[in-house]
Amino acid sequence: MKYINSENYKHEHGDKIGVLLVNLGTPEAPTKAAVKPYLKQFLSDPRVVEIPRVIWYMILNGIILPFRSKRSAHAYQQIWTEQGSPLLANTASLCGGVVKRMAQKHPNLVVDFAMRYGKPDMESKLQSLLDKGATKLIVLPLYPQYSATTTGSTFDEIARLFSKRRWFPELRFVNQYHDDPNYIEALANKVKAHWQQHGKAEKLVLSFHGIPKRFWLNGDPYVCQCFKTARLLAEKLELTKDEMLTCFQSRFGKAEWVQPYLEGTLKALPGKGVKSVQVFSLWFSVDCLETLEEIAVENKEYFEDAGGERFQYIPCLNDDESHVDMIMNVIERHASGWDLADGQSPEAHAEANANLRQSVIDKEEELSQISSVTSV
Ligand SMILES: C=CC1=C(C)c2cc3[nH]c(cc4nc(cc5[nH]c(cc1n2)c(C)c5CCC(=O)O)C(CCC(=O)O)=C4C)c(C)c3C=C
Ligand SMILES: [Fe+2]
Ligand SMILES: [Fe+2]
Repeated sequence: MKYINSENYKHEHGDKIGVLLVNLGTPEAPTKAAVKPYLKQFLSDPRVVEIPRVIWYMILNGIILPFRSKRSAHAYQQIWTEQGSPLLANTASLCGGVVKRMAQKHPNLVVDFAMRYGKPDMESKLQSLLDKGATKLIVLPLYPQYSATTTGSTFDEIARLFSKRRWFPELRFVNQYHDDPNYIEALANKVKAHWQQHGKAEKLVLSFHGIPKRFWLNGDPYVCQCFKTARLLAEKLELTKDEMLTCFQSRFGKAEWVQPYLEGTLKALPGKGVKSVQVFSLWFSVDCLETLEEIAVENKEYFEDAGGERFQYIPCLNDDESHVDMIMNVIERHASGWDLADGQSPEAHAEANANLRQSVIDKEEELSQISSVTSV
């Protein structure tokens, strides 16, 4: 069979709005055996690595996976929690906040989350939203800045999943929210709350996940959107140019990535007389390996080893109320023109249709009686 059919298909269907929050994904355990398939799926994505497939698969399987899986597993062990991977636990908690608030405000919306790589996967969560009666779908990748490597890849997967189905829901896809005033406000609140507790450092270092420089030069808007987010935040916080820096982290492989690198910057700052920094990881919705281990452990060490005296990490927005508010607002905006308040369950819809059918039958009988009377 070519297409996935709708099982127990009924013409009467619900008209719920499904919302799928999509995040990157993470391994199921902090072990080499669990990290390897995760890295394999992630790094096999042609949106993430653009090297010709045959050459890349030889490098990936022969060199990267055996070595990187071990190294990454060790890094994951440093940050693993009782709830599992921080990325998964924090995403679940953020989604829980949205679900709770949506249930009170817009009962016609059904919200869930999925991961682009690993579990819970997008296919099963899409099916689950359809089973709940969603005929419209908002996909919200949890990346404020668009990149082909992240947002683009999420779209590819949605398109692949839809291409397998006979009937797919009406789609709205959130491309980015890097300059959304509510996002900037939430970021500013986070920094201000940190300052209230700890005071200011000499520099606020805004850190973004990097991408290969070639992707930027080939038209990926990610870097421009990062700089715009940084500028809007600096304006909101009334920071001067001397008080902040924008850097890119998490370089992977030998090619040049977008600069300045966070690592090099933190190693150089103490030599230039800067002894205290606050590093804010504003590129991602929730804390994960790349913030909790790479910034808060690894990069802290680089700074202190180079003579830095005070290193503070400002966490991601995670499940902060202002983050939930912001996500709710993005969803409401993208649901514009759709019925947010008054959707029917599949059962109510079926009953309404049955009533309608009965009234049509009644009408037909009435008409046939009239016509038999008039024809007499
Ligand atoms: C070529 C490789 C990579 C590109 C391009 C890339 C872009 C990119 N990644 C994120 C967000 C995250 N990446 C995370 C982990 C991670 N990223 C890469 C490689 C590339 N990322 C690897 C190999 C890994 C795995 C960990 C490691 O071995 O270092 C994570 C954290 C996942 C977790 O489980 O916590 C996030 C989040 C963005 C936003 C991005 C482009 C803009
Ligand atoms: Fe990393
Ligand atoms: Fe990454």
